[in-house]
Amino acid sequence: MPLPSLQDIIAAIATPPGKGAVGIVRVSGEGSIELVAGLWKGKNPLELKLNSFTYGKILGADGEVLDEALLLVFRAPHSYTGQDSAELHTHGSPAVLRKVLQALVEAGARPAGPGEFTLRAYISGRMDLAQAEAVLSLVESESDAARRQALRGLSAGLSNKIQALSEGLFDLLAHIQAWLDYPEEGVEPAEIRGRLEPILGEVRRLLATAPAGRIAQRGARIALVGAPNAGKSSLLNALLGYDRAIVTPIPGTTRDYLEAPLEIAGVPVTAVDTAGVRPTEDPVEKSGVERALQIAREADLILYLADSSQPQLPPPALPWERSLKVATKADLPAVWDTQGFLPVSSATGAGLEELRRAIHDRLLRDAPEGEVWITNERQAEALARAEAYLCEALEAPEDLAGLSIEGALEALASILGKNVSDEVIERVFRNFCVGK
Ligand SMILES: Nc1nc2c(c(=O)[nH]1)N(C=O)[C@@H](CNc1ccc(C(=O)N[C@@H](CCC(=O)O)C(=O)O)cc1)CN2
Ligand SMILES: Nc1nc2c(ncn2[C@@H]2O[C@H](COP(=O)(O)OP(=O)(O)OP(=O)(O)O)[C@@H](O)[C@H]2O)c(=O)[nH]1
Ligand SMILES: [Mg+2]
Repeated sequence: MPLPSLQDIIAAIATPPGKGAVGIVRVSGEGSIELVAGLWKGKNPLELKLNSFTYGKILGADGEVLDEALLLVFRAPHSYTGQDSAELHTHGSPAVLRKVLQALVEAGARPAGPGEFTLRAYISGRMDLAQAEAVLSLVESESDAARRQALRGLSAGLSNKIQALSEGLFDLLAHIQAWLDYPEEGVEPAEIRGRLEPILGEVRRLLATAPAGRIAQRGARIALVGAPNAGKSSLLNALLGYDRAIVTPIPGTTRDYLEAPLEIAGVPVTAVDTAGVRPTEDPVEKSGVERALQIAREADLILYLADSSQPQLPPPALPWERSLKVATKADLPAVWDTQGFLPVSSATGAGLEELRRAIHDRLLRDAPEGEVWITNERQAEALARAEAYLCEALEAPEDLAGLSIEGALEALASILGKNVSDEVIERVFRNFCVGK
């Protein structure tokens, strides 16, 4: 399917469904201001000072007043889409918004598709594809970490980085070409490797931020695992700040798993409290234990809890590289060496802040705070492709390295939306909401 036409005037409700203090209907396209002028009673929109609000009334086709509203007018190219655009700020009632959209459509606008305003901004060259994706990430950001990264992407943080890497590769290509054409004058072949390696290193560092980017955007699953009575449910409650899970002194209290959403140091997290792991013949408890181990295997991070006030049985087999070890009940005297464990007391709250920090640092381990991260699957795939090409270039004989470098350049360019198929573009914008 071809991308939608830029010629039509598109219209959409830009505010979320439901009631609100104010609702916004936006229109964009050549002739959109004239179209709105036909429905506007007040100062002539065509004579308005740019980017200023005016108060007036919106009229339906038969002259009926639909609402009192504010009108905001943008002139091409100084608008979000780069085209003539207008916004009607109405009372935030679904009935008003529907009626205003209907009046605009009756006057000649077409209902916009998902993300079509941002698509226009992309096509008109006001932003590249990575920035458009950052708009989507920003709208969807539910945590502070995600918000910060999306904003960085929107202001071309990632785009500039990709651009810099590409320039390094273009430069290298030119040198290789010079060497092929004038072997006595061009760079030494040995220099190619020396120049490729740092670029490959940069690509790898950026690629390594992808898991953190995904976690900042989508959140992480953290499993609380340990022997019965280790204090898993108590720790869940302490992290939440309210009593979500049942706590008793009887080992085996939690029989099934229990999920609770929370935010840890700016990262959205689903914490999963599980049944205590121990050898058992009880069929109900056995299922609970199996489930606990399954949840641990699938989690982004495991908190392995061990009661520091009680002698411990050997721990179960867990993916320790994805685990943090926690020594619970730190308010009681320890009866074993808790070195390598984070001491925490759910009873007093001691160690909780350190635990939150440790969870945050572990989840975002490969993503330095002040830098850009990869925040979606499409970007990660393209970067992985660039990495593979660069490895290939390092292995190839000098006269063939250029081909692999070109492959890497193409992969990098696709992150910015250069030379990508309409299908790729469509897939990106399909995830947007209507009105964005
Ligand atoms: N009401 C409203 N709020 C909004 C938006 C919007 O479109 N409407 N935005 C988006 O959905 C975001 C703001 N982004 C925007 C980006 C550029 C322009 C714009 O008109 N730029 C022109 C003029 C700039 C200027 O006057 O300095 C330009 O860049 O040329 C508008 C909004 C968030 N809040
Ligand atoms: N002194 C002290 N007691 C604690 C602490 N945390 C938990 N306990 C006690 O330890 C017992 C077990 O706590 P739970 O949180 O139910 O332990 P659990 O790991 O969820 O146990 P199961 O659900 O049976 O696997 C309860 O009596 C808690 O009050 C702590 O930090 N200090
Ligand atoms: Mg429990």
